[in-house]
Amino acid sequence: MSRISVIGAGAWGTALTVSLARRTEHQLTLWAHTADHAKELFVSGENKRYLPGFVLPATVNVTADLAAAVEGAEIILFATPSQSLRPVIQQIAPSLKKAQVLLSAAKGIEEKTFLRMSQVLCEFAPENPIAVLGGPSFAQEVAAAMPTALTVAIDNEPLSKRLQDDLGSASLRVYRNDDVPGVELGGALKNVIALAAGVVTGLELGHNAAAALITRGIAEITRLAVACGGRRDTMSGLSGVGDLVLTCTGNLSRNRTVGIELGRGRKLEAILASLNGKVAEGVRSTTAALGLAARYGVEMPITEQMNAILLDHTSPQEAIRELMSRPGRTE
Ligand SMILES: NC(=O)C1=CN([C@@H]2O[C@H](COP(=O)(O)OP(=O)(O)OC[C@H]3O[C@@H](n4cnc5c(N)ncnc54)[C@H](OP(=O)(O)O)[C@@H]3O)[C@@H](O)[C@H]2O)C=CC1
Ligand SMILES: O=C(CO)COP(=O)(O)O
Repeated sequence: MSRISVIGAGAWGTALTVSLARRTEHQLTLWAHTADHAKELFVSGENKRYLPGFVLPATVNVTADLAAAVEGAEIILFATPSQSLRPVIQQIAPSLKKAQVLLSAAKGIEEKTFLRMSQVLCEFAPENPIAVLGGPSFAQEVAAAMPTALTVAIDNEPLSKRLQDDLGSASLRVYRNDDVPGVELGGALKNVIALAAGVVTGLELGHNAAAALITRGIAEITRLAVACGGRRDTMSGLSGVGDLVLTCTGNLSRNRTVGIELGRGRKLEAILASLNGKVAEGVRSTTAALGLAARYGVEMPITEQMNAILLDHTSPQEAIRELMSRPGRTE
């Protein structure tokens, strides 16, 4: 049995809570960003805004009080959008106990600092164990108990085994890894490539183009992850190729959806407005990924073109022409 607090009641935090509740021995708390949302979750027993159609078990303690949510928790699972993690951990940090395990399930890179989420957590809680969760996992399918495999990464074997055991269930198989930067960057950077895969689909460029994009996408993700201390083999695992393929091809992906609409010629602002508060992490992680790439001297042509499209510096058609006319090179 573990006392687990999930911080963030978007689709992912809610799905993970529903999944964890299948292990009836856990004591679970779900923190929602606003009091209104916490009340709505409590009264209806369902997350109508972000994950409709699934029952949030009555045994889950729902709150909008951050201090109360983390008090006594053995594992604090962060499922807020990446750009919101800093104010949240900043608020929690003074009351943290050193033994509390911090587990980040967010997939993004912080704007301006170019930090990974585990690095943001470490800035405020340097003495706490910090783990990350990755792998191909649409919230709706996890909530529906459809078979899913995830990767938990932490450089501490006993804790890694504990997290593997605590998170797993009959429908959720959890693998262990000690490559924190690799797992994190796989999750964050695939969102950028998923935007680009959406653009290819929106432009109706065909299956060859999509396959080329995914393959060259993993090549550039791997270059940056390795430069940042990640391992090449992690990038061929669940949190690398696995999540990339899911997000570049799956209709449930918000990032891919945004890309499709950009490819069809819609403006970013209008597309984001129609997401109704749902996050497409790639939109804000693309520039950060490029900043990180510049810091390490890594070439990321797809990310570069995606950034130019997002900033409206180029059209989707022109970006594809740029990628196709790059100087010849070996694979
Ligand atoms: N959805 C998925 O399938 C998966 C998502 N992830 C990752 O999980 C993270 C969360 O995404 P997801 O659950 O999908 O989010 P959603 O798009 O479902 O919802 C966004 C959430 O962010 C909250 N929010 C908005 N502003 C703030 C803020 N300033 N502080 C704290 N919370 C805020 C919203 O709360 P409110 O409306 O009350 O303001 C809402 O709960 C992302 O990094 C995503 O990449 C990872 C794997 C799968
Ligand atoms: O990370 C995800 C699946 O693993 C969810 O992807 P989107 O954020 O693009 O919906």
